[in-house]
Amino acid sequence: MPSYSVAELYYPDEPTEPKISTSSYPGPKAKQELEKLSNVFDTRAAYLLADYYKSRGNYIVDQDGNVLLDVYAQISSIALGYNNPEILKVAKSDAMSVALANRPALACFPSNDYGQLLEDGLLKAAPQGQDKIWTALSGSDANETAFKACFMYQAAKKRNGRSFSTEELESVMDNQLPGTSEMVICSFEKGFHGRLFGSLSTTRSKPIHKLDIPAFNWPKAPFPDLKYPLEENKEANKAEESSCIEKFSQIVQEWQGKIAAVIIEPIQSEGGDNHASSDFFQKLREITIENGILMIVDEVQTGVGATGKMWAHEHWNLSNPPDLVTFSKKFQAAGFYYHDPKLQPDQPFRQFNTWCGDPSKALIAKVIYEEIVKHDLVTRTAEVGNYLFNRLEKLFEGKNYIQNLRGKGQGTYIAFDFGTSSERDSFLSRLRCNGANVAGCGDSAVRLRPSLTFEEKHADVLVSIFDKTLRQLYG
Ligand SMILES: O=C(O)CCC(=O)C(=O)O
Ligand SMILES: NCCCC(=O)O
Repeated sequence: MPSYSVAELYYPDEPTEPKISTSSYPGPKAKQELEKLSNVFDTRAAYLLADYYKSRGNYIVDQDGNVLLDVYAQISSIALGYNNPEILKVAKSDAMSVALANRPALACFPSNDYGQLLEDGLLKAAPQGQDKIWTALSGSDANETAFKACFMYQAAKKRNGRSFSTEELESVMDNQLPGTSEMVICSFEKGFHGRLFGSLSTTRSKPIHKLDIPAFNWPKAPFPDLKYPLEENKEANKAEESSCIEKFSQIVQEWQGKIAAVIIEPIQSEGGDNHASSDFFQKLREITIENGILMIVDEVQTGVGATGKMWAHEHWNLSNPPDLVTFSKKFQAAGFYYHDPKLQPDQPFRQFNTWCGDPSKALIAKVIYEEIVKHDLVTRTAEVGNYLFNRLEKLFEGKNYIQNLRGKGQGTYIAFDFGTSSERDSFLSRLRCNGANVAGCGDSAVRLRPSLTFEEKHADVLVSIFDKTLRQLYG
């Protein structure tokens, strides 16, 4: 690993510690502005009011001039820190001006440099075994376009070369079979795959996301509920994973060839940072292959380095790569990777919308990837993650109100639980008062999602804020 500090190289003026100068949080100016904004925009989920001009590297600055160490990074979406000089450089380039001023309808009028842009950027970053890409607009859109690719693939396989029948062409206009499909996507309990209609049907993390929205009657398989520490619970966890695999096999039998694809996150993120072993994923992959079910790995949150691999599923050593891998967040661009040409529908305009991606985002993704490679940021994240995990393990020793520290060997993708959601939420809001922006997931988990420029010195600051906050709350 290079010995220099990437954070110092990018951000010579990055703050060295948080600074909270308001007596309550959010401070008075932020509160006032949020109130104004709330007249026209729903601000009820707002934790702070940011000043993105002043934010630098791993530190986010707010409206009152408070400076917080940001370990949430826009819901895990800032790869290289705030105001990264290399991203700013491309942001000010001619290529970016042209991309922004002339946003193309990519499928109909791709630019003469889109192919090269993909080759040099997003495709260079492709997971092992994938060499094709479809670009989309968001994580939900990435997953939904992946679903459509799977449904069309399975239908084409059944048609076996025949063209659409009159009955199919007519029935589909009434949303009826056989023109529509009775095939389904199987997802996993506590999984999160987005909030659009199709993706929301596969999201199973919290009722609040789903209430009042029509949904497909698609199957849900159990995801392992592992016990920690892993070393002390090997047998129980093995039994838990076997039972989940057994139940998944039963679901496959019950649905009798109707499952077009499964979608699964390498680490269930929104749903609580729930992990499973490589063995579990390998077995799942075998069952999908045996049953002609496509496997979509949702790397929207886990992808792009945070787990100490470029793609989290590369920890599993699968002998057959997933059929599709979806991405978004840290790449700013969204879409899915694949390798089987049959996942491209048999006719144009079937997988389509006006934009089909965005060259401006592909330009940013290319820079992000180049910087990751140039500074070996994935290896660095693996090592910083180990350092942070060890420090947290020591800090939490004897503190029974914190459980299930997890994410060892998974870069900075670390999480732990409190006994209740209200204890967790008190911890998070007190952390902000103490200068760290950290978030929860699942019922009562705290998840860490720093950028890839988070280093040992940032980990030290975070651990000392955790220490201070826990003392304030628990004595
Ligand atoms: O909180 C997360 O992990 C996912 C964020 C997101 O995409 C959502 O809540 O819609
Ligand atoms: N899953 C939506 C984001 C939740 C949060 O930041 O609290």
